[in-house]
Amino acid sequence: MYFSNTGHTQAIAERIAAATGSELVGVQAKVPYTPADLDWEDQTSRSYQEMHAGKIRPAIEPIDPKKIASATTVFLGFPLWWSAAPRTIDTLLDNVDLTGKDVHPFCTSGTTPIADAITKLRENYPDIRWHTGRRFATSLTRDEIQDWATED
Ligand SMILES: Cc1cc2nc3c(=O)[nH]c(=O)nc-3n(C[C@H](O)[C@H](O)[C@H](O)COP(=O)(O)O)c2cc1C
Repeated sequence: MYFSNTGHTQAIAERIAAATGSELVGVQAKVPYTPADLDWEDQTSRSYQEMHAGKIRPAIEPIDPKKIASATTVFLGFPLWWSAAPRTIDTLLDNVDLTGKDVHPFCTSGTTPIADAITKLRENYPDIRWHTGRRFATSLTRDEIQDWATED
């Protein structure tokens, strides 16, 4: 499962799905993010406002619960926004029950590592069996994916 606006995380998610034989499920915001929404230098932009306010949960398109119910392992991908998972991921985790499932978080980012984002996800969603996450470069190979997907 992945959230992606400019295609980086989607490209990695597609490779993870192919390497692990997983179904690909995209998380779509009900109101898509425009380039202006994604301007991190503009403190009035939608992304800035969402990430710097309190408990904001942007609406997402519904996800068929049947797609998730039978899964025991979920690879959950997102871009880092201000070192964190975007709020759409919180909306997803509030609406789709991943309790007891093995969830492998992954991200893409300019430079920031994933650690702080995972710390927050673990704090906010303690019933999920979080595995070691990973930040991926877009040059990722199939062997690297398979090593990560099976290592813990
Ligand atoms: C609003 C916003 C905030 C971002 N914040 C960070 C950040 O804190 N650290 C970082 O390394 N990259 C940051 N980036 C870069 C994205 O994480 C990076 O471009 C990512 O690969 C985008 O993924 P996508 O193409 O799947 O949407 C930010 C990008 C946006 C749009």
